[in-house]
Amino acid sequence: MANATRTATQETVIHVDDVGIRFRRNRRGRRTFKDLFASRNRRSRPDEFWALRHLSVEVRAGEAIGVVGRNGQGKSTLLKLVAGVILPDEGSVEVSLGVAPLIEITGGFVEDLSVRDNVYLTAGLHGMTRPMIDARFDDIIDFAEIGGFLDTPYKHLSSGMKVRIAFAVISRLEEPIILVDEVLAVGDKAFREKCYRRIEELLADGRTLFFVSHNERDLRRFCTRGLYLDKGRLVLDGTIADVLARYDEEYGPA
Ligand SMILES: Nc1ncnc2c1ncn2[C@@H]1O[C@H](COP(=O)(O)OP(=O)(O)OP(=O)(O)O)[C@@H](O)[C@H]1O
Repeated sequence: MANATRTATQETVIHVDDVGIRFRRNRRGRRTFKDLFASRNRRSRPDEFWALRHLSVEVRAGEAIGVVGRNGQGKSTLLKLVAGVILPDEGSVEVSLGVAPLIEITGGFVEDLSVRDNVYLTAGLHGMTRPMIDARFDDIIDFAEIGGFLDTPYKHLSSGMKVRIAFAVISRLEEPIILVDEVLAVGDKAFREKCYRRIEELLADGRTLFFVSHNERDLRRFCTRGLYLDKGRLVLDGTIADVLARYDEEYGPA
């Protein structure tokens, strides 16, 4: 309740306005020369589809939002739009504060660089100075528990190790908005619990969270608000309890 009172007075930090994003099913489905001269409607190719359409959401600072839906319904795509990794084909996305995204296992890390160089690169790209990173470096590595692999190329880490270091860095950034996709599921149980405690600390610190998960318990643990996506549409924007109830009703428990 205290959280709801707090967020009600906070400024809006993410505006998603009537957004649509279109993908191609077939990468090789190129346009033909004839298509270029076809009418505008004809130009919508048969192998294209809307991964998201007519989606509008406003998010206030400090909200913790769980994104729910079956596989392939646009959850990760929504996070990528907020992260600015992809741009919408229709509508607009405005994000007024910095974003720390953990939306792919690699966390945006560079495969051929060492773990150490990746930590400096990623934190640097998010505005941290070298002395700031130096001060947090040991903490980041301790959290990830991969001290023996500092000079190993990132590509040689196991999937779980990649997620450990990516989360350790992303969660140490000072960006006010945090995006966490299902990647944490790759980590082992003990590490996941450690990550979840860190997420709770970040929320207590007033950060804004977008959390994609298929785990109902995790969604209830962090999120107050839910977005239910189905067939690329926002079917319900409500409390996490209402969203999960609707999802359960339609497709069984998350
Ligand atoms: N870069 C891309 N090019 C083509 N199609 C894409 C691209 N990214 C996503 N898609 C498609 O868009 C749809 C939505 O994908 P998205 O990853 O957002 O789903 P999701 O709800 O996160 O699914 P999951 O629960 O399986 O992670 C899917 O049909 C997917 O195949």
